[in-house]
Amino acid sequence: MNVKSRDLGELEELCTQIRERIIDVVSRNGGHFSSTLGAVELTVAMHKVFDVQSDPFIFDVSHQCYPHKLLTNRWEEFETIRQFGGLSGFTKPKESSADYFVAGHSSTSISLAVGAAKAIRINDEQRVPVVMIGDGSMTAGMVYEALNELGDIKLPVIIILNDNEMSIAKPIGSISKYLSKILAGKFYQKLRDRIDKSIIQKLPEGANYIAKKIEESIKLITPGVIFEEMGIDYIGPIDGHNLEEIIDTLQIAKDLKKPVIVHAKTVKGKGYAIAEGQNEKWHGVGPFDVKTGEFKKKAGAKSATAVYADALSALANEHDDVVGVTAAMPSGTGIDRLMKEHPNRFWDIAIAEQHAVTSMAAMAKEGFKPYITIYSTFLQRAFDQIIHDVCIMGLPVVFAIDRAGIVGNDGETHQGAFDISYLRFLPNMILFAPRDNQSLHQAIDFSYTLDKPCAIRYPRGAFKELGYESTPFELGKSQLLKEGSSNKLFIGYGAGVSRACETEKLHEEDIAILDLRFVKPLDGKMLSALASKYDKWYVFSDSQKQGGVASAILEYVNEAKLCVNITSFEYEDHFIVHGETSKVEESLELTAKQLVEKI
Ligand SMILES: Cc1ncc(C[n+]2csc(CCOP(=O)(O)OP(=O)(O)O)c2C)c(N)n1
Ligand SMILES: CC(=O)[C@@H](O)[C@H](O)COP(=O)(O)O
Ligand SMILES: [Mg+2]
Repeated sequence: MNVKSRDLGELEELCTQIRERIIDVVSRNGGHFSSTLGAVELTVAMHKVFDVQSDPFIFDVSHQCYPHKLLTNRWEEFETIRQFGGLSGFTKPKESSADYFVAGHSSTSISLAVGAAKAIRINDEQRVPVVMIGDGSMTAGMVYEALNELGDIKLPVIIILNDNEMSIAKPIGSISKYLSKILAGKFYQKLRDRIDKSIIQKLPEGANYIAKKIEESIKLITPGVIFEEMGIDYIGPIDGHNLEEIIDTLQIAKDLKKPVIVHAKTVKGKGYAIAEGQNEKWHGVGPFDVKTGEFKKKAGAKSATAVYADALSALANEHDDVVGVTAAMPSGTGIDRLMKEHPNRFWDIAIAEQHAVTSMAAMAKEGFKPYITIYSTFLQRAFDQIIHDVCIMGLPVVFAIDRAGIVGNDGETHQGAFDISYLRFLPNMILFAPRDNQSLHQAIDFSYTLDKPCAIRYPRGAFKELGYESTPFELGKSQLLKEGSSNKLFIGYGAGVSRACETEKLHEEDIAILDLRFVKPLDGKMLSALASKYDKWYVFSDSQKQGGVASAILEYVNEAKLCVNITSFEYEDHFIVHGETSKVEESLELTAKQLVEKI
């Protein structure tokens, strides 16, 4: 779509059409809704001022990239967004050359821009990286690592700070307070009004920049100080829904040929009144009725997240030393409930997984029992902190790993595939998993008794109830759910147990089923005993095959010199695409019916 040749009126009309398209499609497919609606004018202005064919367009997290997709030859295909086989909900270079990088995890954008800017300088090109980053994403450490270098090397990079005063939930911490509180000051507002009216209107060229220079004399009360002190020019705040103002400002910023932050104030959900403002439930949505705003999906079985929150709440009520954090996912992890019940012991610490782990390590050292509740995919970011600050110290921290396994429509950046592989080889770490709601409660109770680090994983959505009574957890002990008359043994781990049970039901033979429970330490005694009865073992777990559950069993079988044949039904060595979970699992040949055929 040619944005560059359109005039302001046409571009404003285009913004309306983009919003209509997003509202229509997301109301049917679901998706990241309010972030993307709030970024329409900013995105159109980016496309007007910069050249998407050559300038790296870098979207942080990229959940706000829908307008960009619509502007880059994906208007019709947008119909398929987040569906299996359709467009990704995030930027993806394999999908379009207009998408500079894969994104999904936050706060990587400025580092990407710094790298791109260095390459551009070495190659002596005129291209300019342009970043869009939200206020929530400005809370992660990576951003400041990147700004630190950028302010020093001063290469041209334009950073659009899309400030809607929201992360997924309420933004946490001093940075967000800093960005918004100072602006609210009456003196500042008055001064800005005066600058806007009396100066900007009279000075046609570079007006905003000149206004900004005047603002330097009142630097101490503008939110630009922090960036300016880091060596990065700051322009703003501007109205992130006023297309003319954004285009003018971006043009000025671009002409400066320096690193510049353009601070734009936007409204999350802009253009769909029901979602507008600080309204967390419209961040990521399922299908909804456009007229009423009512969500179409009726509440189903209780999610594992909700069961975890029940269990942790009971534990925290009983024990005063139980504390915990979420890293900017309070409702997604169920920690919002704990934050209400125990505001002095549970915190949202913003998008800061590394800080979450290290700060909780210190709390463990101080005698508390921390529960760090983070999605499998986001915990990847704190890998070194898990090793360096928790495992080497052998501290009794509990990692509650939500969204383990396939997460569905978010796709490859968000799949919870790797946690077993990246935690299993760490000395001191204990790994176990519940298979259903009852065992999740028991797992949480058991975790409290451990004096070492441990990690518990559970899936997105609800467990399937299996009809087997769960026995309390004991360190390194599995639970044999049934014996079988064939030579086969199904070994399940976590939600993999229900897949094993479903497969067994469909299979014509009577097959033994073991709930492994602990992938570390393994129940060697049980495995050795079962090897004498069953010699064909099948492993079911929603995890990466490399370094995963079957891999752990193989290591034991080899050491114990057991004579069994092992087949793993874990994920193969590739990244897993997006789409409805059942369709993705079918594509991986992991449905019970497909597994019976394979066996
Ligand atoms: C490392 C990491 N942690 C957590 C998340 C989950 N997450 C996705 S978007 C988001 C909020 C981002 O807020 P902001 O940047 O202000 O964007 P907005 O949605 O407000 O436009 C969070 C916490 C993530 N994507 N990456
Ligand atoms: C963009 C992002 O990282 C989050 O919004 C994520 O999509 C949330 O996932 P859940 O819907 O599983 O909470
Ligand atoms: Mg925000």
